[in-house]
Amino acid sequence: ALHQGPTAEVLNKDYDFVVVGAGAGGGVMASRLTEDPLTRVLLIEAGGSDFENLNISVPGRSSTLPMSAFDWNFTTMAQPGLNNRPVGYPRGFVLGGSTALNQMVFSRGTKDDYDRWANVTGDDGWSFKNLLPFIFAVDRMTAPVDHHNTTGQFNPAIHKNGVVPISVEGFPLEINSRVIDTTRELAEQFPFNLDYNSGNTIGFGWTQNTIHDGHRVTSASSYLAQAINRPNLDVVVNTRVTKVVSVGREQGKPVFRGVEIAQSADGPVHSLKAKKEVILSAGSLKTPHILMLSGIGDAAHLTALGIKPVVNLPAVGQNLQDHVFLGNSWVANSTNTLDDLHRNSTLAAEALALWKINGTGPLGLGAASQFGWLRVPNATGFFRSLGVEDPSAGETSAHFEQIPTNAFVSKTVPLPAEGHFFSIITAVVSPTARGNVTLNSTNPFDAPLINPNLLGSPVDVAIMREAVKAARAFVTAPTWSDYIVSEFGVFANATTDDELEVYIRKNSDTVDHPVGTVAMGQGTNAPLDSQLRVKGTVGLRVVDASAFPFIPSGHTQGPTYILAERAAHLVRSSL
Ligand SMILES: Cc1cc2nc3c(=O)[nH]c(=O)nc-3n(C[C@H](O)[C@H](O)[C@H](O)COP(=O)(O)OP(=O)(O)OC[C@H]3O[C@@H](n4cnc5c(N)ncnc54)[C@H](O)[C@@H]3O)c2cc1C
Repeated sequence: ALHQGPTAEVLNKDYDFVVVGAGAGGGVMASRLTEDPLTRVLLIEAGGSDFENLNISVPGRSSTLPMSAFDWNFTTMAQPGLNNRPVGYPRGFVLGGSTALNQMVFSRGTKDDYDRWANVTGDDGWSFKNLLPFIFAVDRMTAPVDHHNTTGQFNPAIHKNGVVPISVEGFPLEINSRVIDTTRELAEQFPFNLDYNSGNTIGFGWTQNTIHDGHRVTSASSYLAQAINRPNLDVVVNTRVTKVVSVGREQGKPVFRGVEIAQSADGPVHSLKAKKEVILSAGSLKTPHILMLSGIGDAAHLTALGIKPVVNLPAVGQNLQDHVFLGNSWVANSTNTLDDLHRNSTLAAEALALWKINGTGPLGLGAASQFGWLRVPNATGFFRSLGVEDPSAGETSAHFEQIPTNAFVSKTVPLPAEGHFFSIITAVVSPTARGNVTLNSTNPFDAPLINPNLLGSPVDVAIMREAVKAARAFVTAPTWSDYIVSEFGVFANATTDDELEVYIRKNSDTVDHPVGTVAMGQGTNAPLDSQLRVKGTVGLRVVDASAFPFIPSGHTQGPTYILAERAAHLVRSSL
């Protein structure tokens, strides 16, 4: 049942598992663990339960969500790689977590991404081949809302009957055929890829989105919805876990089967226990925050803040990895772009009215209809010349991503008052920079210090430069000759490598994919073992994007769902 706060019923019940956070990881755990009617689960979510709010459900309104009541409203520290600019760092604060806030792109990650996880953890269960049952358990391909013929837009053979309905975009855009033409006209540089969810992302193809019948799909509307009425699941919202607490010792280790919860900094604090495990799924920023507040982290850092270290795990909060975002725009010879939808309230109201009838029209669209994933040419030599080994996981993993969009896109320059635009978002997806999350204070209601270290390495700037050059090459295909008018704004003046670096540092931002802050692996650099248990503790596991040892070269909600599917299997097998 759903509880709007910590009711007497919840405080007095016995639970086998307490799951902290109802995002991608927590939604899967609560749902899969309660499939066994004898397993009692409490899921605690800091945000509210309004996951069917119009701004969440309408894919085309996703830009209203960052810095809204559904967002934790974090800001990063000044980013040296971005000329010391801090950037907004949205994270979902509602049932569904960041799956309720994200841009809905669904990508699984590549064979090499997962095989690298298997390698660094020494656990073959994380290899792509062995994860396949869990990969297939996540998504289910459904018809796009306009029911167009999708032949040639994905490979039906590699999508099974998973929990999360996905679809290709259901509203045709003028640029779509030109993008596909480009894969023929410049096939060598921009090959067509029928289905980037095959384990090999390289090439251009049609995006698959967590959109069903024109509505956003979240972990709340998929995994949780199928479990919420089970008598063995309670979900408490508007309630934060402020720390995990040790309730005794086993095998010489502290047993973290307790949590403290509160609804405000000065409100009452309640304690709860799990009979079997506490599972942290609070996401890459809050999971390390909770651990450190609980005395689990770098002993010196904790002591400096007056927190008594219980388990010295110096890597908690370290290894933060993220993808870097840059919007590059051209003036388009068209009046049929999506720009006016963001300028003209009458058009927006008409589009909303259309969406409300049956989810169709431009507001049923996610971020992009097509995209591509590419490797830097001659990667080995390119990276050696920069003094590093190729940072990608292997040949199936890209160094950068390109997202063609038929509108103006920038996180630093506002939408111009007039004009029509074509953009290619370029993103560094195999970054070398590493950041961290540290404590700002001992108050659990204060945000931690967040440093994703975006473009914190010259290698990542070099990858972004290659991505921008490739974007320029993309529009030289003959199909664009009557469509592209000119490069827009400062982009047009960035031609030499030095000018490009200035342009990149001034305009880059985050793709909102922080991961890796409580990574699994071997040795002292990894706080989790390969079964996602916090080392040096009993009864405490982490199941969210914090656990990734390396960031996948695709978007991160798919890999979080996949990781959680295997985690649920590991937990159930251990009972
Ligand atoms: C703006 C944006 C766009 C994105 N675009 C995409 C995209 O297009 N495709 C893609 O694949 N990925 C995208 N992502 C990333 C993706 O959504 C995340 O990687 C994924 O949701 C991570 O899952 P998680 O379980 O680790 O954390 P989350 O989904 O963030 O869930 C964590 C949950 O824990 C709760 N919580 C935190 N602290 C506490 C506490 N102390 N007590 C109780 N509850 C707590 C939070 O409120 C939240 O509900 C985007 C993310 C954002 C923010």
